[in-house]
Amino acid sequence: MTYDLSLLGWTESQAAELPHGTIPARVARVDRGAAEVIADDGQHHVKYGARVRRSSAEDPVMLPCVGDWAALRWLDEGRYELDAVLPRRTSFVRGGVGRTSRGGLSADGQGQVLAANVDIVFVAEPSMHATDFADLARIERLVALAWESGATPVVLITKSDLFENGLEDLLADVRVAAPGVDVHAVSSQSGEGVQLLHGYLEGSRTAVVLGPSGAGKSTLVNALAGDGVMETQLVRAGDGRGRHTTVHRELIPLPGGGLIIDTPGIRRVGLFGMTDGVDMVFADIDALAGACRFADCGHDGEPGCAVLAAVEGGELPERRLTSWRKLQREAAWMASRTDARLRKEQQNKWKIIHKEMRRSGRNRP
Ligand SMILES: Nc1nc2c(ncn2[C@@H]2O[C@H](COP(=O)(O)OP(=O)(O)OP(=O)(O)O)[C@@H](O)[C@H]2O)c(=O)[nH]1
Ligand SMILES: [Zn+2]
Repeated sequence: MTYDLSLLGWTESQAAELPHGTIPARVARVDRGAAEVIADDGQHHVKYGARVRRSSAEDPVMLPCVGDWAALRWLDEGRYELDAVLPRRTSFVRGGVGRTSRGGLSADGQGQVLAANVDIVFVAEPSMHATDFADLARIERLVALAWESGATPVVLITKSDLFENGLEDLLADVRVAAPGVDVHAVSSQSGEGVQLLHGYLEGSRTAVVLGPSGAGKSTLVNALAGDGVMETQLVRAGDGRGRHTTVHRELIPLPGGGLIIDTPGIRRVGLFGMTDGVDMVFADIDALAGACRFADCGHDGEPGCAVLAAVEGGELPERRLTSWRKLQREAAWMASRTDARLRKEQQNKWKIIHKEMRRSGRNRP
């Protein structure tokens, strides 16, 4: 079976990044020490070569992840190995996750890439959730995360069929919460807005869908993916019938073109190094802050604060300032954790150096 790599998002401009003697393949799924990849000659299960093992032992961020473009090298023993990960255009990094584990960071505190080369982040927020309406603060947080990854966010107010009146008002509020971001109402049930999403994936772009449990993410992905015809889309030649593979892919080609990455990890992304993203989501507050009397104004009662003035004047919803404060605190907290880790690493390095100095001192004749 042969595949047309351009349908997986490959562009010839990336060819220059391939090490000599390797072929490109996209990572559809990873398992410990090995990956499922799709190359133009088919799907392969490949182990990591020495170069990848070495660099990822130093920094887990270098581990292959779903969405990566990899360079495959053919070995004499008759199989490919994953020789290198090509530079990523965008990446979702989590700080070793686990809001559950050790208060936000994993034991080693190092980052892990959850998905790479994502172009579009659909932020799904239900128009109605149980008895509640869309949660603007959650949208802000996920939009910040999307910007931080390098991808372009698009906000989807899902289950729009549940909303009878006032959907336009809700969308207007959401547009204020996500300045510069496209906002659409969609319903997998009625089909409203679903076709429109294909437009974002033109040119074989890659998307993820983020959002709370129950937002309708899986239903939407299914609506976009149709009924399993995607496999045939990639077939360029061969017998055309193809064999069905049982491997569950986390990189899903859509029949209308484009791809969706859907993994358990990407559904639980946390905040990690999010300061730039927060600034972009709160571009309005950032702009107002330029007029505050003090350059480091915390917009917390300082004299001459333009942000508080805008809240009082009704130009800036107070909720937005509260949301900004919360995300600032979280981002600062994450940053301080990262700093603490760096300090600890430095200390450990010095400990080793001192130990070696002592040892060499002792061995001196
Ligand atoms: N009314 C309505 N219900 C929907 C729509 N889309 C999904 N649902 C329902 O909402 C529920 C949750 O949908 P899922 O697609 O499983 O939500 P999810 O975001 O994938 O949830 P997790 O898998 O928990 O992350 C299901 O009962 C769906 O049938 C919609 O457009 N309109
Ligand atoms: Zn201020």
